Amino acid sequence: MPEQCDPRPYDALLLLSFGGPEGPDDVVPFLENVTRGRGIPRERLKEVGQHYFLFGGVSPINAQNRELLDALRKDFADHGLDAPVYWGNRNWAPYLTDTLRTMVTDGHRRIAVLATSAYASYSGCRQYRENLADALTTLQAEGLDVPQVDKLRHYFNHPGFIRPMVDGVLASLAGLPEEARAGAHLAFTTHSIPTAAADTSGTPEDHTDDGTGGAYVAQHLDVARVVAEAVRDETGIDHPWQLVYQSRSGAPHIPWLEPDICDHLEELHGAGVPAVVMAPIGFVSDHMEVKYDLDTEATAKAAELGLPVARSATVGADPRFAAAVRDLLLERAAAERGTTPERCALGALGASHDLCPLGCCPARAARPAAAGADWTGPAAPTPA
Ligand SMILES: CC1=C(CCC(=O)O)c2cc3nc(cc4[nH]c(cc5[nH]c(cc1n2)c(C)c5CCC(=O)O)c(CCC(=O)O)c4C)C(CCC(=O)O)=C3C
Ligand SMILES: [Fe+2]
Repeated sequence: MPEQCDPRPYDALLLLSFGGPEGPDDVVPFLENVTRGRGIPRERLKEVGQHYFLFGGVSPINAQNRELLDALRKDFADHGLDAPVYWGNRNWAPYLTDTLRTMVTDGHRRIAVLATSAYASYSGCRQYRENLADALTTLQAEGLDVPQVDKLRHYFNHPGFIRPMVDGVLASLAGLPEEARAGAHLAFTTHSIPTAAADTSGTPEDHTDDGTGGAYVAQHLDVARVVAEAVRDETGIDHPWQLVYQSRSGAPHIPWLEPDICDHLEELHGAGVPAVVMAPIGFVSDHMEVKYDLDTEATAKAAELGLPVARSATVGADPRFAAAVRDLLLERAAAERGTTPERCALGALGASHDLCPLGCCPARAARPAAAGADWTGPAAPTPA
């Protein structure tokens, strides 16, 4: 087997995602799963439930993950990479614990995990690690031989994640009215999170204490800049850009990252900007946060203002993203075998760490989290 296609020590890949409802009856129990113990106001939950009901109670996220699974399996098969790909979710079927149980009974002992979340933050990283810890603990209690699970590094700056987004922005620009195109602004969007969570995102060295947003904001700013520069190189036009936020939740008195995309559109319109491309760089697929918060709410806001907007595509099941996942798996496998792999990363930040160090993206209330330096539960990583 050629060196670049050797997945050892890994024997399988787990695609770990958020999950979403697949019909009207799923919506409320899904929202209960997502928000258990999180202090989300009832009003907000009712409102978000309506977003799902507007789409027949079906989140697009599961179909998108099935497509990504197909793309990964095809990419692995085409490249002679012998590692089966499984799929499990945090908040809806197929549930992570059930998938991991299947993986164990299928004989897998060393599992690489790809989360459908590209950036550092409690919500995008440690929360997934906490769910892995819970699942491993459950399987151990069932008397199963618990596998070692390793989470693949953050891929926000991997070219296979960035290049499809550059193409998406170029396509959106091309679709704007011609007279508005040259003056269009790029609004890069991501999920708002509490400023306190943003400031403590990433490793302790990344943390900030002044609301500037830690690794979460720094990583998004770096991606936004790389995408904007690539678009400029392609079009010859230096479109002004800004990182803005969407999908704010939580209680109103708790500060979250701002400005919101809708306020931003209003401000740009007031300043005479002729058009805006909304580029959801914070997300891996066109799931509900994209379909509702951008395609429905922000697009209606823009129509009300008379501001032409276009929303650019997320990576979804793009074959370049599937190839990036293969690259991340092989890179980590090589590192685990003790060699020094080449690590693809665009921008100024470099490749992210393999193993989350102590104090990375802390939770408000500490809970066990697997696949990191602080995991001491079943099948904890052997210290290097
Ligand atoms: C950073 C981040 C990502 C990106 C990283 C990643 O992808 O993981 C993300 C993704 C997603 N968020 C999603 C859905 C929801 N998120 C919620 C609530 C929250 N998200 C938060 C953050 C994030 N969320 C936070 C800080 C909360 C507050 C509650 C808490 O502290 O946990 C709520 C509760 C209702 C509400 O308040 O909005 C829902 C329904 C879906 C599925 C969409 C679909 O169904 O297609 C996806 C992919
Ligand atoms: Fe969310």
